[in-house]
Amino acid sequence: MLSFVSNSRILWGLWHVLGFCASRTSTPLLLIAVIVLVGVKIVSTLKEIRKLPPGPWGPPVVGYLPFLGVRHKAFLELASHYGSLFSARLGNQLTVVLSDYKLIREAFRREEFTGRPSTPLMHTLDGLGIINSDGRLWKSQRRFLHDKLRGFGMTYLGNGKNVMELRIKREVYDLLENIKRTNGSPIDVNPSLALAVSNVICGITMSVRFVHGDARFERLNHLVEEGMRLFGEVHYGEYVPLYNYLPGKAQAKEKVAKNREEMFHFYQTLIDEHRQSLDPSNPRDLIDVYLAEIEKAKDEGRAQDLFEGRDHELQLKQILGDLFSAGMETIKSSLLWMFVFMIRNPDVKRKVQEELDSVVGRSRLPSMEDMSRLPYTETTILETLRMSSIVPLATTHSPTKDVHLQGYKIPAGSQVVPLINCVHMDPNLWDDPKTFNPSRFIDENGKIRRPEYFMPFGVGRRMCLGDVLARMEMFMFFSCMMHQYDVTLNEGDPLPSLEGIVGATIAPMAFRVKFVSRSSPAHAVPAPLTDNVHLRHVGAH
Ligand code: HEM
Repeated sequence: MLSFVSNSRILWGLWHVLGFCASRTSTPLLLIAVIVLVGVKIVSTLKEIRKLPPGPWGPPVVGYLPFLGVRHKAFLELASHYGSLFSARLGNQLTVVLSDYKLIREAFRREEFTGRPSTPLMHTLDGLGIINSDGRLWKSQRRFLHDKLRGFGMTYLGNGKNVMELRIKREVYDLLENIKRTNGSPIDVNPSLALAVSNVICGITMSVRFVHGDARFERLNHLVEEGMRLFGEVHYGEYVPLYNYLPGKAQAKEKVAKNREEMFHFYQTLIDEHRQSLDPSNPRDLIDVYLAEIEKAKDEGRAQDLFEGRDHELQLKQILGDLFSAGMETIKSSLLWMFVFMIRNPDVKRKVQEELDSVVGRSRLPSMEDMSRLPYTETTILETLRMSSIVPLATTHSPTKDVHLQGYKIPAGSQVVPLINCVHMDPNLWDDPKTFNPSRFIDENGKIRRPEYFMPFGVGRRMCLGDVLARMEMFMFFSCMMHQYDVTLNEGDPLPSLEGIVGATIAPMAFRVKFVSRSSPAHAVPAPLTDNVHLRHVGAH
């Protein structure tokens, strides 16, 4: 069988013959040579295509891109047609979609699948940070962050988890206070959740805590949201680079870069402030940890090697941006979905509240220690993650070299995505998957079971770095809100839709609900915590 390389050699040889003939013979011979050349090229291309997973065809240049629509839904449909491993050319990128959970696990535990694709947006981000980096930088940063974030309490073990619980509790109590002020009138809870959840991640990373109506918080949020919208606008350019030259697209790309600059300016101010009061032996947050690491590398004469020779502060700023965007939107969307499902499934809501009342009682709020004794509450969160699959395609992986899966070739540089929404709604894996049923996660002994085909945080080497924090936050926010309030629909309003909005995550469409107090005045929400967690209020001045 001819390889691609040997085919190229034949083409090269033919080209020379062609030149020779053209100079000596007549036009028909030239024509024959051209036809042979084209024929060889077509055969070699078809041979290469036959090695790829099956999939739909599309016209040259754009491929299947114009027929795609909403990606995770379109992929679901294509998977039902082409099977659990298919490929589609989208513009100049080959996309490979995996929808069998065993296959996803098999692929993503392999080192070769830890790469990121090379696209125009990736170039804007310059391969920095944690989400978009790969190779040695990613490996060292992942290890570093894993270790340091555990130190800040992103762990179920030891004293660390108490520090994290305290941090989360502070935001939960503040949120409950904010909701109390609504006096049970219908609200869009999205902005209050955004503030509370942002404060958790910004506290860990930068010791920053925003207050309500904070202009800098609103600006930061605006930049993230606009970034997502603009990303949607220039998305086609990721596949068809010429698209970026259409009217308006170049400006949108420029705006993405400008917004990033503005966010980086915000982070730079905080980094400069931190540097002035840095005590390397007593880091207050992630900025301190990074600054201490940079200082240490300088002292040891290995500053040039640190972060694989990349600009130290740029890397730190991208890390702050990555953790803010990964740690905020995901938790907020998941909590919003929980309320959507509670409104749509009042029986489940009642059971959660009964469990909370019988295990926690009415005289105090739930805490992390209660988690293991609240299986129904916990599995309601799991069932929400299953049904909403808020990150249905995870983050795009890209093989660092040609690999083979199920006998098919997955070329280096192609885009590989797991179809998590397909796994989570597979009727061969889940009984009646469209029904919201938390009990499916409870075994016959009343213990929680997480089947290996439940993968909201992805799997393998690039699995979510914040899953422990996410589970703590979701449990604390959800259990405390359900304990204190009955979430109900305003009379006459339609049920919140199950149709999600596709952005950074799949978020529910905006909805308004009432949070009606369940507590008697004697069991009012405790006053906000005074704790020893170092935090600085931003924007209130
Ligand atoms: C309900 C909440 C969350 C969900 C459902 C979620 C889901 C995911 C998924 C599916 C991935 C991609 C995995 C892959 O590509 O194979 C991911 C990556 C990531 N997540 Fe989360 N996540 C959540 C919360 C968080 C939080 C709170 C943080 C912040 C600490 C975080 C930080 C990250 C990071 C840094 C990555 C990239 C890891 C890497 O590239 O090596 N996530 N997450």
